Amino acid sequence: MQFVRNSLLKTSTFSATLSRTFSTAIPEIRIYEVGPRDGLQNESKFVPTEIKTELIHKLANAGIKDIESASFVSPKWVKQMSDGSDVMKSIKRVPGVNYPVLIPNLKGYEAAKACNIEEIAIFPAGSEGFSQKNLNCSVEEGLKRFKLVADQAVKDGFRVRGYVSCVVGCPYDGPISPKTIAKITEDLFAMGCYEVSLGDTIGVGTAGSVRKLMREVLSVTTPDKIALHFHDTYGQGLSNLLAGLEFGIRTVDSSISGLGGCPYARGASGNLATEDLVYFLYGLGVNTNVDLVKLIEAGRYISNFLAKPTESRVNRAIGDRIKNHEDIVKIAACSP
Ligand SMILES: CC(C)(COP(=O)([O-])OP(=O)([O-])OC[C@H]1O[C@@H](n2cnc3c(N)ncnc32)[C@H](O)[C@@H]1OP(=O)([O-])[O-])[C@@H](O)C(=O)NCCC(=O)NCCSC(=O)C[C@@](C)(O)CC(=O)[O-]
Repeated sequence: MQFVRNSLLKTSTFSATLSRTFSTAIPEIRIYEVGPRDGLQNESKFVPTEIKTELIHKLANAGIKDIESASFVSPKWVKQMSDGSDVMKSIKRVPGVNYPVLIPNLKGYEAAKACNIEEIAIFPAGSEGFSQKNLNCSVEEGLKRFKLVADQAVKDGFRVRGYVSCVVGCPYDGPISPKTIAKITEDLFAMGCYEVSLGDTIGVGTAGSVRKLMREVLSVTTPDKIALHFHDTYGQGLSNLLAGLEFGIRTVDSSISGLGGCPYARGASGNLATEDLVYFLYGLGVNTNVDLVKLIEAGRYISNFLAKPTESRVNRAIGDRIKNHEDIVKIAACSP
């Protein structure tokens, strides 16, 4: 990787800016994969447990270290995720890989606890409209419920991650104030979350709105505790991410093949595709330790099963042409 870093640092003003921002060495970025959960929850055709499990295995085999694998929400609300227990019990765990699950309430928490979990994620909304549609309660009531879950999980020794959804805009309430999001972020840290992921659930954010959000949120916490979760509805995922990286954010959520969307967020499309993210990071000389060829294969596996084209531009562009990971890295970095 050193030759990639060197050539980038010499030739690119863009990288020079990032290098200044990162001050010393270009750091690693933590990729938090949400495909098996956020990606699949929106699929209308039920995906069998063994396909979900195999996808998780392929992602781990590609080098992804954080894979959100299931949710324990009400099956009356999201039937696709109703086999969360079976998924968690079927995974052949790879040492060093984290398999968090999404939890809406104590009932879901108790079910997840029986499945050898280490980390849970709770997910209050940043807007009243979305909270009502997604959780059937107000933002305040949602925070109270999630506090009960977080208190118990912390007591039981699990890591707790927080999400805030609709951090830029809500499909029901319109634009959301960054101050509101900063306040909910603070609430989540007060509950014991080790990290808060800011979700642009309907993908309306731009580099400009992300900068405003970062300024506000980073007045209540530090960049190492924030993750960014962009849906790519308006094609702004990577530029939004770059805006976040400039503020020192080092954890990024993405979804294999660009799958995703929330059944309760009108107009939400898939997340930033993991293949596109990894290619982008290699282009910046940022080490991800992810094998892009294996990742592309994982994306094709799930797209083929769903019988739909991949949403990842990189997956589409590279396809079967290139079999060697280092060759893709060279293309990303424009090196001979
Ligand atoms: C929160 C509730 C449960 C409230 O839903 P409710 O209907 O108000 O809850 P309830 O307590 O009245 O329960 C209704 C029924 O569901 C059962 N139930 C209740 N809870 C559970 C559970 N955990 N596991 C299994 N069953 C459960 C409960 O037992 C009952 O069954 P019945 O008595 O009628 O037979 C519901 O609204 C819900 O499940 N919402 C989740 C919706 C969801 O999964 N959305 C997608 C994830 S969020 C997202 O994608 C955004 C994010 C995080 O990715 C960030 C971003 O993209 O920006």
